[in-house]
Parts: sequence; structure tokens; C-alpha cells
Amino acid sequence: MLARLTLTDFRNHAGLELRPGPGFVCLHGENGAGKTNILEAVSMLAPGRGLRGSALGEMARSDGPGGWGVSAELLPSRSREGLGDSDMPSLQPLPASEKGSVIGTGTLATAPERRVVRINSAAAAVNSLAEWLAVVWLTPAMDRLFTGPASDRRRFLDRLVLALEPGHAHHAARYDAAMRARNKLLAEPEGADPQWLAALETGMAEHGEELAAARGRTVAGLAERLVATPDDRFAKATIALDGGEGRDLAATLRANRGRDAAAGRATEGPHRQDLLVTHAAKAQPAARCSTGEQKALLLGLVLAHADLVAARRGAPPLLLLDEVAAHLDPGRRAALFERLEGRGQVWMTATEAALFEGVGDATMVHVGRA
Ligand SMILES: Nc1ncnc2c1ncn2[C@@H]1O[C@H](COP(=O)(O)OP(=O)(O)OP(=O)(O)O)[C@@H](O)[C@H]1O
Repeated sequence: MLARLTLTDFRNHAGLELRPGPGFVCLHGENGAGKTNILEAVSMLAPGRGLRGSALGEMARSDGPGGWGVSAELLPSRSREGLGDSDMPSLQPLPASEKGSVIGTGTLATAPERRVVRINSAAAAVNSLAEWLAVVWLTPAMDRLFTGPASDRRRFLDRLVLALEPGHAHHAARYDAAMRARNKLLAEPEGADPQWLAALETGMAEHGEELAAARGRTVAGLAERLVATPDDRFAKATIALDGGEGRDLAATLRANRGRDAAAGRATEGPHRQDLLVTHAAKAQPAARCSTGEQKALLLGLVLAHADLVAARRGAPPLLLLDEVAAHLDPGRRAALFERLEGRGQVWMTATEAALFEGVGDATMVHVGRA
């Protein structure tokens, strides 16, 4: 859990310090006050581009000096009893000591697109943040996940995988680099150098198979969690991975050379996988469900993922739920709060404090215009 969060020149916040307690952290305030910006700042304590997927330079306060900083004091928080999954080894022992560790990240005015990380005052790599804490979020921007392009679902899935297997980023980056180099090589007018082409395909196969296997493990883990979830007010999803697994990728790529050269891209491989989500009770693809049903399916998926992360890491992730309360009827809202109770620190936003009625012990924060 975060015992302290400090924002410096981050979006509309020139300087903001919060001291949240464990459990619920409820941010309320008018539209545009900067509530989502606070969640985005928390998401920057993990690797990646955060919950808006923005470029780093965009996060610097527009009338500030350039550059931004987010720092937090991290205290270990344990899963509530019964949440741990003894079949799965704990991913990483939490390195945070009982007295707390300080994580800082941000950019400098002189290098707005280069992220700097310090952990307990020592310089650290961005990817090493994943060893310290996992952050899981649900935002209104994800509402079109099931109806939008497969690339959005792949990005969503990769984010889920990353929280469980930090090495995933390495394979994804290597696969992508090899694929792009192969696409370029296949477009050479005088024909591709066969040895170089074979080397790139070996690279794609090696990293691509790891990529697909990691996605497969995450989907299997989530499917198991979803089955075990009680049938309550949130629609239950069944999920599956579409395409790309269990194949000899090197042989597929070799066989596809002519076709890929004509198409100007690799036509098969894990970069074409999709996450298939179905409403279990209705046996209907999520994309054909109502808006409310889709939201409930997504919420169920995100909560199952949070449980999986808690089981794997031995500590619950930070859960960021942007404007979720406002979109639920009072009964479902109460059911959600009940379900979130005891699942570590849960950050939520709403325009009205009244939407948090019934959360029990919570840190209420009014976010005013800066
Ligand atoms: N780089 C930036 N510098 C200064 N202000 C910014 C920057 N980026 C975004 N903002 C401002 O932040 C505000 C949006 O903040 P945010 O999305 O966190 O609001 P919110 O409280 O979540 O609102 P809502 O309830 O409408 O979702 C906008 O007024 C926007 O102009």
C-alpha cells in the first residue's frame, strides 16, 4: 500500500501530497478537478505508460517548469487470509521493509521523454518497478474494449500478463523488433538475404513462443479464477485466447514468406492473437452484450486479475477504479464495495462523495481545482 503519495508538476497538480490509509481511498470532486490525474500518477509507479497510455512529456504541468515527478512511500500489505493460492509460487518476495521504501519516478525538464526512477535514493531501471508493486486499473476509456480492435485487447492482455510476469515486456519488445526488421527485409527489391531472414525468424519464434505461452498462462489462470468466483451481481465471463498458440512459429514464418512479402507484414504470429470474452450465462460474445453488461464483464475480469496478482505475488495489487461507482446501480455498488473489502488499497473516483456511501473505513479526499 502507499502510505504517502506526492505529485510535483504532474498534469494540473503543481504540488500535492496525500497520506492514504490502507483500504479504500475515495477521491471526489468536480469534473476536471484532477482525480483521474491522481490515479494516472499512481499508475506511473509501475512500468509502462500508465492508465491513459500518454506520452511522458504530456504529463508535465503545462504552465510548469517542464518535467514532472511522482513519489510514494510503499508499505508492504498482505493478502487477506484465504486469497493466497498455494498451487502457485509467489512471484517475488516483496522487498519493501516494514518501515517503508520510497519510490520516485518522473522526467526532467531537459529530457521530457526519458523516465527516471529512484528506489530508496538509488537509480533504478523502469522495468524494476514491477518487482515492487503491481497496479491494476479500470477506466471509462476501457468501455470499448470488447467492441474495439483486437490490438486494444492484446494491449490489455499484455498489461495483465506483465503484472504477473515482469519478463513479458522483454519478449514483447524483442519479438516486435525482429518482426519489424523481417518486414523491412522482405520488402527489399533485390530479395532478402536468406541467412539474415532465417536469423530474424528464429528470433521471432523464440520470443513469440514465450509471448504466446505467457498470455496462455495468464488466460488459463484468469479462467480458473472466474470459474471460482461466486455468481453474484457481476456477470461472469469465460475467456479464451484466439490464435497463435502451440504452433511451430519458425516453420509457419518460413512457409509464409511469399505471402508476407506481398502483404508487407507478418500475416501470422502472436501479434495477431485476440482475447475472446463471452458472457458465461448468456453464452453470448461480450461485444454483443449491453453496455452495462460489458462493464460488468470487464469489472469481473479486472477483479479476477487482481485476485490472481494477489495470489501470485503474495500481496494485493493497488487497484485503481476510475468512475466505476457512478456507473453502477446502488445494489451493484454495495456488492462491489463488499467484494473489494480486504483486498488491499483500492483507489476510486467519483464526482460526489455520496457515491461512496457504505464503503466503510476509507480515506476520503476532496480534490479541488489546483
Ligand atoms: N499536462 C497538463 N497540465 C495541466 N493541466 C492538465 C494537463 N493534462 C491535463 N490537464 C488538466 O487536467 C484536467 C483533467 O483532470 P482529470 O481528468 O484528472 O479530471 P477528473 O477530476 O478526473 O474529471 P472528471 O470527473 O471529468 O473525469 C483538465 O482540466 C485538463 O485540462
